[in-house]
Amino acid sequence: MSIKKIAVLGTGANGAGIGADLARAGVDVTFIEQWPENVEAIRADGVHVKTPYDATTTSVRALHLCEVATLREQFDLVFLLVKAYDTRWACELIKPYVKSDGMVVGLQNGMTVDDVLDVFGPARTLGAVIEVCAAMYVPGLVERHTPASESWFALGGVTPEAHERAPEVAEILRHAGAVEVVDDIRSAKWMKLAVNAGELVPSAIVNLPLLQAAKLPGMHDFMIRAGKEAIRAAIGLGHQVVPIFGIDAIDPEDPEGFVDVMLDAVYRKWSGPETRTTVLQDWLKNRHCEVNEVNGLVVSANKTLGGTCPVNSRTVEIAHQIERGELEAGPENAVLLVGT
Ligand SMILES: NC(=O)C1=CN([C@@H]2O[C@H](COP(=O)(O)OP(=O)(O)OC[C@H]3O[C@@H](n4cnc5c(N)ncnc54)[C@H](OP(=O)(O)O)[C@@H]3O)[C@@H](O)[C@H]2O)C=CC1
Ligand SMILES: CC(C)(CO)C(=O)C(=O)O
Repeated sequence: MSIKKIAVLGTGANGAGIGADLARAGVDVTFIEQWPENVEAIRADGVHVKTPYDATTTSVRALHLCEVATLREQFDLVFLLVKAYDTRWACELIKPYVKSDGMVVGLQNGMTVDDVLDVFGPARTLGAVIEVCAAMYVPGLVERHTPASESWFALGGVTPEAHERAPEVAEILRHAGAVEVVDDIRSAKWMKLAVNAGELVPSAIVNLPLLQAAKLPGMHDFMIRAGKEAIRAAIGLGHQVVPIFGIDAIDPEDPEGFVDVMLDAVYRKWSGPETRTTVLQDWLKNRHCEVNEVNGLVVSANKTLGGTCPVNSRTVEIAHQIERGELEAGPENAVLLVGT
């Protein structure tokens, strides 16, 4: 195994939970994080991870972003778990501290594989699909609804050279969940984007845990329509409808129907009664969310393809109104969405 030193850049809900799994397995892992109180809490007390089954505390080395310039070593592998919109600058920040043959993996929603690739080149980039359900509301404390035994990842390179490195990275990531190495990571990421298009922002717009949001009149159908618009965009861009979450249930006569299967799996396996999506967590912390990198990507793909996607367009519009402070997130917004 040539991978020895690992950095997790972005140690919020998922970064801290995954990083703690690696540290507990004896991997040499360094956390790098921009939330100052989070770094301080981890330094003082370790990372606390609460799952439905247990609670652990793990000591890890944690650095503030401003301390990156003090690093004297270089990393063999970087897992990026900043929000998708922070990917590009985070890659530039860490680039001098990654070995010339080191790999960088965006364990994120959205098509961040292309941002990483722009900075590190195709040979050093792996794309990933991440399905881990977690939240961090308090610095240093991860509420991980799906522990490693219930978490799932896909990994893949976009060139044969990078793809060859995927099994080695997968071996490390398996400390945090099941990992599949897949041949067409861009298509796999578009499948995740399709399910994200339905669940993440719409449930945040109504300010409810995902399972409660889906029960509002018309909302489940709206989520499915959002996902189907994304699948059509993916196909239009030349991607394939491929299995994710370890579920191979694609009907060649009805590829868009895979959205129903994926959303059902998220409801059953990756959401608890209190699960607020990563987008709602951002809004609850007064932070910007990944709407442009998820629904916005469907909208821009449709623009390129000359089609329309009213459901995703409406989602982006309402999310922007909320982020500008013109509208408050709340269940009453369901009518604004489903009336589309
Ligand atoms: N949480 C979940 O259940 C799931 C999340 N994902 C994806 O995983 C990726 C990481 O998401 P997740 O771990 O949820 O994100 P978090 O917001 O919990 O953490 C990501 C980063 O957000 C920043 N951050 C978070 N809270 C604060 C705060 N209060 N003050 C300052 N900075 C803060 C930090 O840096 P920075 O701002 O630089 O990003 C942190 O490193 C995303 O792409 C997400 O879509 C995928 C599946 C499920
Ligand atoms: C698992 C879930 C619903 C948790 O927030 C999520 O954010 C995702 O599917 O990307």
